[in-house]
Amino acid sequence: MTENWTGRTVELTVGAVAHGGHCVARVDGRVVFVRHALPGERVLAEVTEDGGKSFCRADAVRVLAPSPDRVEPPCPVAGPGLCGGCDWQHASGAAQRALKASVVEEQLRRLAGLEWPVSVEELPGGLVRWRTRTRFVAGADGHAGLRAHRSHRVVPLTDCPITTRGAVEAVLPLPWSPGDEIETTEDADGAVHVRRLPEGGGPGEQRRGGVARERAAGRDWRLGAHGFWQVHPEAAATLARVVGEWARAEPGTRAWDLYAGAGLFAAVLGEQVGARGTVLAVESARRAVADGKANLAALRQVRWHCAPVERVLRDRRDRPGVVVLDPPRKGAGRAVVERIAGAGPQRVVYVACDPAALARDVATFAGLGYRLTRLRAFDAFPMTHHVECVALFEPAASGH
Ligand SMILES: C[S@@+](CC[C@H](N)C(=O)[O-])C[C@H]1O[C@@H](n2cnc3c(N)ncnc32)[C@H](O)[C@@H]1O
Repeated sequence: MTENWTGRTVELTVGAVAHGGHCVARVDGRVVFVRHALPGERVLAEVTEDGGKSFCRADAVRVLAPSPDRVEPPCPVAGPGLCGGCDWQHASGAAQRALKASVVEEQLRRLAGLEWPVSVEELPGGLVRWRTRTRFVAGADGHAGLRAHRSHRVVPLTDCPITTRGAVEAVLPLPWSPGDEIETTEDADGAVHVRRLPEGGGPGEQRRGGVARERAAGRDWRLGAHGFWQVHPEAAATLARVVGEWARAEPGTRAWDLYAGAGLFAAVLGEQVGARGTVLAVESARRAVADGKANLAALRQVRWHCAPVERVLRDRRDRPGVVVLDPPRKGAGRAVVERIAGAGPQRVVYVACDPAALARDVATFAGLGYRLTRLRAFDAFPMTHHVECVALFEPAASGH
């Protein structure tokens, strides 16, 4: 039996960053995933979880030899045992992007066997006050707060520097009930929408919900304030631009937009295929489909299917020229990738918020004759380890 290390303080040298944002270190033959540290640093770390022989988790509690990339975190509740949301705010912006790039590269190498140099591009707007959609939670005393890392404990909110000021100000003074989940959205017009979800889910209560207005892909959108939309104000327009450039759906052809949300990419594809083409937009959330139908009513070539992608693709025999997909964090998975490759598109544009899921799907596409031909990565989530990628796949035989 190995000794349980929980609560023990160890001195270690921090190694490379891993998927999930932790840095990897080795102590006495055991792997330790360290938070609040940067590669190359010498730190004292407190073990927060002993996962048995295979690994431990630890928080750096004292930095003995800091990295030149280390900066003072702007958040009043950053640090071990506190809010777990912004795990990289102790790194400069350039260092955060370099760390994200190395994670994407490592996942592609490990899971898809690809050596692919990645650079992560900055979006306009800086490192703070960018987040337009945030979920807070009320503590036992009724104050709004944020959840501590891997815990139900609530860290009381004094500020959340990544969230828009309007959303923080809307949440701070309200008297909440303990356990309330509070969702905020600040839209492109600066209107702040707040929704309270009773503990344990339920239908929720609109405090000041309603319609959010956004602008992307050359149009104005009216959306349910708490449905899916990119949380960085520049992300939707940036992703729509890259998707459009790479999709290049030809007039009069057929395209698929899978995991379509309210139809951000269906709008782009609809413009490209024109009135004589067809875009199949597949989305399982009813509210998103209703928003999509309303926003894209003038694009009659966009046909909506409100159902899981897996189910819709099982019965399809059509052959789209272009497929765009933007799955949730777990990726598309083998069955969906097989259906897409089996439909024989000339181009597949894949928008991904998880590099490991993307890399697994890259490997599946490769086995089915579709190779990765382009990849861009964006820092759509500054201060956190998250990164948004757009990948282009083309048939291996297409000679690129
Ligand atoms: C990352 S969002 C992308 C939305 C949209 N492309 C956009 O950029 O606004 C993923 C979407 O997939 C939907 N979704 C999740 N699982 C699904 C499934 N199995 N079938 C269809 N849609 C699904 C979610 O409701 C969500 O709207």
